Amino acid sequence: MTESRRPARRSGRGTGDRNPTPRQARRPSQSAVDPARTAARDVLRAVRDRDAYANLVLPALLRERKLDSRDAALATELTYGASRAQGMLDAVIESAAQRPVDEIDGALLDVLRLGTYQLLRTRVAHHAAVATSVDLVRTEFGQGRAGFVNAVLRRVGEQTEDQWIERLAPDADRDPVGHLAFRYAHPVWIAQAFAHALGPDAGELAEVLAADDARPIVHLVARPGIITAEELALVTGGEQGEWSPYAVHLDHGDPGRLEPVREGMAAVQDEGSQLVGRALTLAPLTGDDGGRWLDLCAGPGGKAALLGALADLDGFTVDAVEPVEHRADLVRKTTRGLPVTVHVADGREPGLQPGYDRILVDAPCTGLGALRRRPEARWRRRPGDVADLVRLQKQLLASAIELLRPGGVVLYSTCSPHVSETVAIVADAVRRHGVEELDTRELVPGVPQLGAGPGVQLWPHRHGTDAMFMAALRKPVE
Ligand SMILES: C[S@@+](CC[C@H](N)C(=O)[O-])C[C@H]1O[C@@H](n2cnc3c(N)ncnc32)[C@H](O)[C@@H]1O
Repeated sequence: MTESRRPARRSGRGTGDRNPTPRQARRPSQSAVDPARTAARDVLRAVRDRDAYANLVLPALLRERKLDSRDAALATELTYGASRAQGMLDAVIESAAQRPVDEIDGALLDVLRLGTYQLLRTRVAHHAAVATSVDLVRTEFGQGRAGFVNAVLRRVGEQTEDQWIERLAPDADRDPVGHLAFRYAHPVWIAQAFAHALGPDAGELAEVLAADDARPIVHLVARPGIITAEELALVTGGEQGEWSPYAVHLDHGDPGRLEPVREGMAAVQDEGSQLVGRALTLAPLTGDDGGRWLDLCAGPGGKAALLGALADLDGFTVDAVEPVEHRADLVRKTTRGLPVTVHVADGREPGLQPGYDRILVDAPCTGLGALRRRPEARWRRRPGDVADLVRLQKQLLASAIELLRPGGVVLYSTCSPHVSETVAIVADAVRRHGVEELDTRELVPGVPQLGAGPGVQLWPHRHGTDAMFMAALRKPVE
């Protein structure tokens, strides 16, 4: 943190500090305060207290409390917006409160983040943003703490987001990546990883961070052989995607309530993930396709279901490996009725008969390419996470190559553009295992701006997809 962002520490502990609060006063309440902000506050609290995932807690809570569609939309915007922008909001709160956020009681900090988000990034009237935040705190903690929140938010509201950025962000000339990271609310190490992955196109960093910071629209996949994207778009009122022949984009509503989704004819899946599944099926083999396909890291089963539907059209089969029991269960559910066999096993030693024609290694990764869909993830991930994942990724890819028949193809993919997890893993496999790297750009026909190849890196600002990476490797015929 720079000098300018670190406010002077106050001595003593006033209202709003980390003093333990009496137990009975700490229980979150469904107060008389408006239900949207109460719901948003409760989700932020679950994320902070229990390491919960906002995108799992919020929909369940909206259903349980039966919020009408207007309140649900506001709760969603506030929860996800405040979660994504957390680093920038905290810097503003620290400055306005004149104390580090880790000295502010967590329950108050949740409300301050929501209030600050409304003041800086929404059109909610300032008096409403402040008054509703103060109400949330007063009903739970009483007047004293409400007064602290009131004072901080009034100070926050005295300046616009741009003015706060001007005041608190690192200088754009001296530290351009740090400046953009602050402006678009990303940890600096993640912005650096994106700049590194963009390479000669690092000038696009502002665009990728901005796209990552925006509310993403829902992508649906139309199950091949069951419903076409055109039909799905008609039924749902969505629009067909530009790149995947199965994609439909929806910019409103709860996809879980759509009939085609409830009946398993369609599912929620980013268009980039659809392109990955399809690319595996388009890769040129040496020799005929014997119809034995494998998904080595299958949970929760989005790509296994797409592969299963495509395999079904040709009378082929898919084995799907997932070591985590409850995730293997999800794969069973998403692939019901398809020619997919689920194996609960470690992909490094799955105990399967070698000889597969096509294998997908959609490796466990940092997920830095899907941050727009996982609101709090960017603040949870640590640079140190990368090394352990890289080790696992290399082992899984080696195992897949072992399981391929000569002339078969493995598609390695990650929902991360971090070069340690992408091109470095592929280069290592080519060197160690003598596999041939194919021009993967040819496996995503019609998609522009794919760079110099041979691997494919998709980007939200270019393609409207998550930042998926994929590379196709063919095992030589002896
Ligand atoms: C990126 S996700 C795969 C997403 C999946 N392909 C889809 O489209 O739904 C990675 C998966 O790999 C699983 N995994 C973790 N360690 C593994 C291992 N040693 N062998 C196989 N899979 C593993 C994780 O549990 C997780 O479900």
